[in-house]
Amino acid sequence: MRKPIIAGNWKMNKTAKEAVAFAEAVKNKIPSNDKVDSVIGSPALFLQGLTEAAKGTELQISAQNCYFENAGAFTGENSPEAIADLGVDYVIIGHSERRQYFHETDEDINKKAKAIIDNGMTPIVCCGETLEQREGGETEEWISGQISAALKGLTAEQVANLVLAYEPIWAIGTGKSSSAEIANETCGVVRQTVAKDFGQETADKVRIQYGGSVKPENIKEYMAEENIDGALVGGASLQPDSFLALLEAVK
Ligand SMILES: O=C[C@H](O)COP(=O)(O)O
Repeated sequence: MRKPIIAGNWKMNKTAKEAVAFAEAVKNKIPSNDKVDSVIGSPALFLQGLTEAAKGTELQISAQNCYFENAGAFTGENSPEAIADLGVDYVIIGHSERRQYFHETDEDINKKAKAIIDNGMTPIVCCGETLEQREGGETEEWISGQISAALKGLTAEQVANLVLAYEPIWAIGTGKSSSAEIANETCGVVRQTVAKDFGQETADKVRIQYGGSVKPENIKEYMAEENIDGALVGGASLQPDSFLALLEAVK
């Protein structure tokens, strides 16, 4: 049995004060970590405030990106070592917005995954296809290629302990969620890719999230599917009540 993991991805929203106010509002209402991992993915600016506010509670904190070197002349980047030092648990990498707007490549994502693990954090590795790719029948090959490239050179144990997120680009922020059936089928492609590259035992252990217009009203449909172990949620993670409702629905 894989433990559910619900991660909010705030993207580029909120101010430092709003971020801490959110953590204060939810931190004592988070279900036990025995039942569900409850994560907020924040802009780097608020990570310190959030880890301080969440200390000693069940709320876990994620960054939305990091660089793959720990230090050096990389103006404007954030070090995975420095992020880990704040007490951050996860880092989201390979989100389609990072790939599209900031030209993050499969190779970058692979290097970032290794750096995040080396610093004791857990990568949440995203993949997803465009509507054009889905309609062209390319989804399986594309998703499988993204996953193999992102995980290249990791050990089976490392892969078993990270988190994968399938987010069809056409369902992100559009209100147009993928059906639970399609989401499950494509999360199945992600799991089969892990099985092919790292063995069935690893594939049975790794947790796979679905993301794309997930809300408190539809999360149960996804969580009922065999290959879906959680959700990566944008819009519906921004308000405390909605975030808590997502957690309540799966605990
Ligand atoms: O990382 C989260 C996703 O991009 C989904 O965003 P959304 O829930 O606003 O569609």
